[in-house]
Amino acid sequence: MAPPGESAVELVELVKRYGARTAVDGLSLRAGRGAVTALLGPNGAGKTTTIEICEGFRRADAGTVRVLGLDPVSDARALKPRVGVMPQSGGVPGTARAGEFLRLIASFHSAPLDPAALLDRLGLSGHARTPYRRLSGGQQQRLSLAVALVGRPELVFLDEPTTGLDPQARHATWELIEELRAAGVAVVLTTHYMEEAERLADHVVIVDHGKVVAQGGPDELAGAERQLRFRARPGLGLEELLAALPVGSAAKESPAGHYLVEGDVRPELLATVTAWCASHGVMAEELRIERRTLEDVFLELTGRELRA
Ligand SMILES: Nc1ncnc2c1ncn2[C@@H]1O[C@H](COP(=O)(O)OP(=O)(O)OP(=O)(O)O)[C@@H](O)[C@H]1O
Repeated sequence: MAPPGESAVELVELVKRYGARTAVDGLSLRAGRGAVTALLGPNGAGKTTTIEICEGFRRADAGTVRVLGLDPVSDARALKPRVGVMPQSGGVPGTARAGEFLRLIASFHSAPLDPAALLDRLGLSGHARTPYRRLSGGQQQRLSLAVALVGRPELVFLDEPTTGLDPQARHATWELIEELRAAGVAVVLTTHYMEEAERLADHVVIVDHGKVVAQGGPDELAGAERQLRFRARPGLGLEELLAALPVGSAAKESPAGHYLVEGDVRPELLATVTAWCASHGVMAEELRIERRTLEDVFLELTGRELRA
């Protein structure tokens, strides 16, 4: 499904190689204004490379890139004041004091946000005089986010904005991102937190091996399928349970004592499972019917093996 809104970013058949390695392999996507687009993918899938091409930090080997209708390399000067960038790490000199640096970046923009208010919003007021390298990892992340936002950009690229943040800072970041969307800003972010994508994203793009393997709204990707889960003593005879269920159902125990039944989850199936449990003296605890999550879909599409 196409993402909502007018395009802020359009990539068509993007290719990027590092020597013999193809990091981005014919990737096409669109990110809308006033929408949050989340790029998901295993380590090394090509997300950062794609974002860095959009930011004009790298050149694509093939394909087309339009950012706010412009070319990120040849139109870099025109784009700079309109686009906010939060890199995966760094972006701020180690000796720069948080408050001074944010005021300096604000001074490059015609109608910036108030740097002091932004620092306060991100819980950094008490660290305004602290050099960047002395900030904790999470505080450095928050300052990078402030730097990306202080110029009131039309489009922001946030590479793993909440990695390593404590729950308070993560929630504060989510609220800021939601406000940006409401103000019509296009937000393109990467994340490894599926619940973050589920909560924030209007459009999710799952990337693997440099290609888009699925895209759509989070609910749309998760689909309408339901699954039934319960806990009980380990080692139940699942073949026997399966025989009682409609053809096409699946049942598995993973990990021990945690049961999952998939298939056409209707009232009849629920009744069959509970009747089977009753006839076997099994107390099905925490029995619940759930939709598949984005994490289920992600693992199905990209597999469970670790990435190099
Ligand atoms: N400067 C570089 N030189 C050579 N190879 C690179 C370079 N940058 C990235 N790569 C390789 O390109 C591939 C894609 O990397 P990229 O950083 O875009 O992935 P990613 O999806 O952002 O991963 P992660 O989730 O770990 O941040 C990886 O195999 C990586 O090793």
